[in-house]
Amino acid sequence: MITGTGLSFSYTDHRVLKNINFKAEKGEFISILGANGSGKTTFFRCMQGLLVPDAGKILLDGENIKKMSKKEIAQKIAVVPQESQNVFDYQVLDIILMGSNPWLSFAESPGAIELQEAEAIMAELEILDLKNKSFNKISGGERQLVLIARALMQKSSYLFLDEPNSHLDFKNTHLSLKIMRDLTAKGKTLITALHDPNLAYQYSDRVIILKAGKIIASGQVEEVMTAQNLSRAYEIEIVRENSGFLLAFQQDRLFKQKA
Ligand SMILES: Nc1ncnc2c1ncn2[C@@H]1O[C@H](COP(=O)(O)OP(=O)(O)OP(=O)(O)O)[C@@H](O)[C@H]1O
Repeated sequence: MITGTGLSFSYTDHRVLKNINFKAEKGEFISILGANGSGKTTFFRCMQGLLVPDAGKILLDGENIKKMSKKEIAQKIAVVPQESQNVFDYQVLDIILMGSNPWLSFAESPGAIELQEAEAIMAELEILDLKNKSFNKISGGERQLVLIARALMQKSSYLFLDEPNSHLDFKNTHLSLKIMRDLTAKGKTLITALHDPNLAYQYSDRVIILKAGKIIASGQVEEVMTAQNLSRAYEIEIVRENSGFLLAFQQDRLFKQKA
């Protein structure tokens, strides 16, 4: 279990997270929703031990994250960041193999077993053809799939994915979220920031809605994902149709087209 209790965080004088309480149990799929700038990435960085909150405590499997080494954290938490460009021109395969680093001793390199695992993950994500390409010379969506592959390679119990589908097409969005969903059945805990409420609705067990650094709703998908909560979070009228959530003006347009 990973918990954050009473978390607050400020960038200099800008208070971004305000008294956040969070808990994720083994095998849960939790989505964090919120408007741009509401604090999702900052919250993720705190939970991964990359930013130190001004107040509050984070426990990772009962241990205070502040007292854990980077390697210990990386054995438990894998991250798919929002954006990634590498200064060095690594091959895709090398990037994916980096996921095994937390499990290797100093100066040890990934071997045949890791190579086999990396290839199996690439096959599952249908990116085997990218294996020998330069990470900096593939598309944004392909890069995102490679980072998902690296996170899977890390074999951690917790996966934090910050808008993992922001560059992905329709098929790859669902392919990767289905793989994530299947991982929860194997006991992994998934925490994603998503911009599409309909994806959160479809794939998550629980949803947390952030607004200006505060949790305004948290709980099971059905109870939290209401048109009212989403309208409040995004400050625009959202309606629920049979097919999912829509902006109210979209509903007008669809209606006119049908008439
Ligand atoms: N390094 C930084 N220094 C100062 N302020 C920052 C920094 N990073 C983010 N912020 C500010 O903190 C607030 C929260 O940003 P954050 O990236 O956590 O939001 P978010 O919900 O992930 O947004 P988005 O959906 O646009 O990715 C924003 O007002 C942002 O401008």
